Amino acid sequence: MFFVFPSADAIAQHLSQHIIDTIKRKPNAVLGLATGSTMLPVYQRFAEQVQEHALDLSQVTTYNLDEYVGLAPEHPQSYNHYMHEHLFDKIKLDDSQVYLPSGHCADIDLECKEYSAKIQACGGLDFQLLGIGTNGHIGFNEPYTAFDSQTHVVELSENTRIDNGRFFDNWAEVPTHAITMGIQDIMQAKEIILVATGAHKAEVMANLFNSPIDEAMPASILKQHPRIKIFMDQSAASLIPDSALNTLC
Ligand SMILES: N[C@@H]1[C@@H](O)[C@H](O)[C@@H](COP(=O)(O)O)O[C@@H]1O
Repeated sequence: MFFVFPSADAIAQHLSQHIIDTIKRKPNAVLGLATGSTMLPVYQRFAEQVQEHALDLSQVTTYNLDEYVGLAPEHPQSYNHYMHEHLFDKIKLDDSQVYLPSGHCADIDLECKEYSAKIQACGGLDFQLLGIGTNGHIGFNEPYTAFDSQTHVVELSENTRIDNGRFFDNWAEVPTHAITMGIQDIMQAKEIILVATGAHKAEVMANLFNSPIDEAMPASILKQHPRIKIFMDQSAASLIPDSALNTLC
């Protein structure tokens, strides 16, 4: 379940190839996508490979995990903006193929209900890409989120606001709430890969490794998934015993 790679670039290379193989096997694949700085090298490599191989993405659909509440899609720190800048525009995915939950709509409760329903209506996620917060959150499912949750609005923890605040000009601008796929939505994906890179993720990865399945550590539920892989670079894996680490390259 736990895999260590020589570098973040090696993870990006492997993961990008894995996503390409998934699409070649199933051209109408439904992909669950994540944001955060961890994903930047992954999306960069994937976009390069799509271009190199002229991969046909016309039947692919994507669903993002989460979005800040209160930020318009064109706000430079919205996840909608991030996805267009770092992936969708580069690989020319049409707006009709990509879904993000909206944190900027008239009826957010309805948006929550419809987002989970839409994922199920299209047959569920074939693959879900995940990062992890330093408190163990996945998507924006903060500690003590119910494991059977579907898309919902969350109040962000102070820890998460501090972690993500680096992208905003000042503290007052850091959103207090977000809309996120629930843990049940994530767990229903047919395959999941979680990625963690950098020394600042070493502690949470050791906590995840040692944690029982417990809502205090949201990512711990992934240990129950039949097809979960956790990819780390050497820094993120540094507090996990070598004997528990597998390699793929
Ligand atoms: N909601 C996102 C998560 O989906 C992401 O996994 C996490 C880690 O981000 P980073 O990759 O920048 O460490 O950040 C945000 O909180």
